[in-house]
Amino acid sequence: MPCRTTDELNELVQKAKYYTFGGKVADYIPALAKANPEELSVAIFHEDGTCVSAGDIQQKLTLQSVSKVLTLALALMDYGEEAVFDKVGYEPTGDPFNSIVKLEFSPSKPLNPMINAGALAVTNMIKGKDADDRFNRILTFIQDLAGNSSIGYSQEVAESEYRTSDLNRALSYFLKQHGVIEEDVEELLMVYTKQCAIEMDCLDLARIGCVFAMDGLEPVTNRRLIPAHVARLCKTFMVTCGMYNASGEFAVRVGIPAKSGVSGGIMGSVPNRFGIGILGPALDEKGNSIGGIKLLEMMSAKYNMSMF
Ligand SMILES: NC(=O)CC[C@H](N)C(=O)O
Repeated sequence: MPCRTTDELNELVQKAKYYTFGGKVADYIPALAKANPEELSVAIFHEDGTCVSAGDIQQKLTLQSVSKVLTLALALMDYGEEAVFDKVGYEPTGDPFNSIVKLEFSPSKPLNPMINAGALAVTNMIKGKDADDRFNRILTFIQDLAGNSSIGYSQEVAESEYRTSDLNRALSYFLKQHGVIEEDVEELLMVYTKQCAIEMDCLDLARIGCVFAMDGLEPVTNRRLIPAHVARLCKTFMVTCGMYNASGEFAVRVGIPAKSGVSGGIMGSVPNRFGIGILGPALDEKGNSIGGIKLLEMMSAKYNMSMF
C-alpha cells in the first residue's frame, strides 16, 4: 500500500532539516561518507497497516547499529535469556558505542548488547552451520519482520566496513581472550559487517518498529513474529541504550524506545500505536542522526508520543 503524506509531517521534516547543517556524515566506514547530509525522511507505520511519510522515502539506508536490536531478538529466540546474558550485561555504559574502556573491568563481558562489543558477542551466538548460513538466518528474520523478502545487503558497505574494522577487530580479540566469544574473529566480522550493511528504506524500518510496538505481532495479520517477552526486553534496551550515550536525554525529550545507526537511521516504536523509520545521514557528535532526533522531538510533542 503506498504511503500518503501529510502537510503536517512535511512541515516537521522541513523544520528539522534545518538542523542537518550542524551534523556530519559518518566517514570511518568509507562507503558511508557518500551519503547526502541534507537528506531527511520519515515513515510512520500503524498497526492497521496504514502509513504516512515525508521526504524521499525511496532512499535506502544500511541498518548499522539498528541491527543490534534485531540480532538480540534472534539470539534470545535461539537461546533464551540466561544464555544470552551470560555473555552480555544489562547496563548502559555512558561511553561511545565503540569504546573498549569498560571491558578492562571485571567481569570482562560487554555491559550491554547495544554497544559494539555487546553486539559482536550476540552475533557470535547466532546459530547456523557456517558464516553464510548464520548471516542468512539474520537476513531472513529481518525480511520477515519487515514483510519484505526483497531486502538484501549492500556488498559495498559490508566490504568497506570489513576492510576498515580495526577497532571492532580489537574488541573481538579482546572478547575472545576472555572467553566471551569462541569463533574465528574474521568469520565473526564477516557476519557482523554484512548484518550492519542490510539495506532497506524507511518504510521497511517503520514496519519493523511497529512489530516491536505491538510486542512482537505482525501489523495487520497479528501473526506472532517475536515472543512478547523478547520484544519487551528489546524495547527496554532501546530505551536505556538505544541512542548510545545520549539515551538519557533522548528518553527525556522524546520518550520512546528507539535505536539508531551511524548511517543516520533511527527505528522507533511507539507502544501499541506505530513504528517509525527515519533516515538522516548527518550525525551529531555522539553518532545519532541530528535531524532525526530533532524530528522525533517535534513529533513527540505534536503526537503525544512519550511513554513516560
Ligand atoms: N553505531 C553504529 O551504527 C555502529 C555500527 C558500525 N557497523 C560499527 O560497528 O562501527
